[in-house]
Amino acid sequence: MCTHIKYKPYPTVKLENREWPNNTATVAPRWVSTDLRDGNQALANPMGIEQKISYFKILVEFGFKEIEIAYPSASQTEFDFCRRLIDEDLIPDDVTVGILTPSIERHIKRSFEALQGAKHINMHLYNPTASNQREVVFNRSKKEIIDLALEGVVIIKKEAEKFKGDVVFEYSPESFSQTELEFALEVSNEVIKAYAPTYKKPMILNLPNTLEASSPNIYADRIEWMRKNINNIENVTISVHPHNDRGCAVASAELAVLAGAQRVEGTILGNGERAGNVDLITLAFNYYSQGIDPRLDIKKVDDILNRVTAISGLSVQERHPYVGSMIYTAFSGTHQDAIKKGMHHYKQGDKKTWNVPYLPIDPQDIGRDYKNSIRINSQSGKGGVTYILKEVFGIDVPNEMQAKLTQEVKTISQERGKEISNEELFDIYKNIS
Ligand SMILES: CC(=O)SCCNC(=O)CCNC(=O)[C@H](O)C(C)(C)COP(=O)(O)OP(=O)(O)OC[C@H]1O[C@@H](n2cnc3c(N)ncnc32)[C@H](O)[C@@H]1OP(=O)(O)O
Ligand SMILES: CC(C)C(=O)C(=O)O
Repeated sequence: MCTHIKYKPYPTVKLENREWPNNTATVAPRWVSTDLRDGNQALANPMGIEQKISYFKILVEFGFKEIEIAYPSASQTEFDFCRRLIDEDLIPDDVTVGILTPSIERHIKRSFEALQGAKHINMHLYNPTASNQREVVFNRSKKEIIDLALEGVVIIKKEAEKFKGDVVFEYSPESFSQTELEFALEVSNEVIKAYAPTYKKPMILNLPNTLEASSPNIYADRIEWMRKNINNIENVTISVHPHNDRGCAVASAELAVLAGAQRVEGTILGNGERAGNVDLITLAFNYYSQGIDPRLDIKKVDDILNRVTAISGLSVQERHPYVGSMIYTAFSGTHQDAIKKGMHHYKQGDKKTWNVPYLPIDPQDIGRDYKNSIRINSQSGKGGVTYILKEVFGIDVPNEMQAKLTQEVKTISQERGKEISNEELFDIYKNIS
């Protein structure tokens, strides 16, 4: 049964003088949390107002400066939540709150109403542009799809003039990932022409990987191609909104940044529709582990995640990069031996550069200790066994005893089919010494 033949390969991009593979990241992009919109719309039981307020406070504490708070025209809860944040003065002056709106007049007006009184807002207009959306969902021609976007721009410009606070305009050709590049460019350039961004009034062009269907290198090609072809680029910030349908959202985001994206929209732990949005925790740590300021208070990450998961009901998978409970733990002997030697070397040195094998970052950076970096079972060797006895109990196991002790530990663990706790290890050592 050849069911794969109903799928078509993703088109590649003819990109002359491709630049992004030669670029290197030196700063982290601007982060935008869409937890309260994308993340919320993916929960079976969307958050209520009190939960959203707590979540918003956590995002602020973690260091987000741009937070998409709602789709306020979609429900009374979303609208009332916006009002609570503003009426109760819960938005710090250096935080911009954003909303998402379709290109429908009543929705745009309602969205402005939801944000009246806020100091800095981001009005995010979207309309789908891919052929399956144009032809099947909207039944409109390309010209009519452009007109739909432009109708939204005109209304937003008018409403923005009356608005008391700062308004940043963001446009997403939604389903950009399935849109022919030439058409995505045409829509985007029409929107840019209509909004006419300037140095003082810049705009954001967000190019979402709405349904991730290509490998990250192709997404990067598409971003670089758009960056090189859009008009008035000096006054347009390129943003990306990667989804994770192929499990590559983090890679897509990083390569898109190399290709010129300055801003990344995503969620904590990648919550979002289907396989989720890009996980901003992993992304931030990826920059951090390259010596780049992650622009989020990552020292607090465990506390932040405890509070976030209590609200969303999601959990942190134990192998989640950087923050899972098993990330700084090795069971296998040769890894343990290398960690033991690497830790010794690190402690003896100036401690300025982290270079311990198998540990992606120093666990202490996020408040974890070294005790769990080695755990003992039948896969462990003498390096791990002697490390625990030394670190936890201060015991230097004599060389001549190490092989026998390790063999005993392996046998017991094998027979029980279980890990050996530190206390059990101590008892085994006592029994044979
Ligand atoms: C990729 C993303 O995450 S985009 C964000 C998606 N988020 C949401 O949809 C959450 C909030 N949405 C809602 O509460 C509702 O869908 C509403 C209030 C926006 C609209 O509700 P309804 O009027 O009941 O329509 P419905 O939900 O079926 O949406 C489809 C209609 O919206 C239109 N539409 C969809 N997107 C847009 C858009 N960006 N601009 C203009 N019209 C749009 C469709 O063409 C369709 O119109 P039709 O009824 O004339 O065929
Ligand atoms: C509205 C856009 C940015 C979106 O959420 C998506 O394309 O996934």
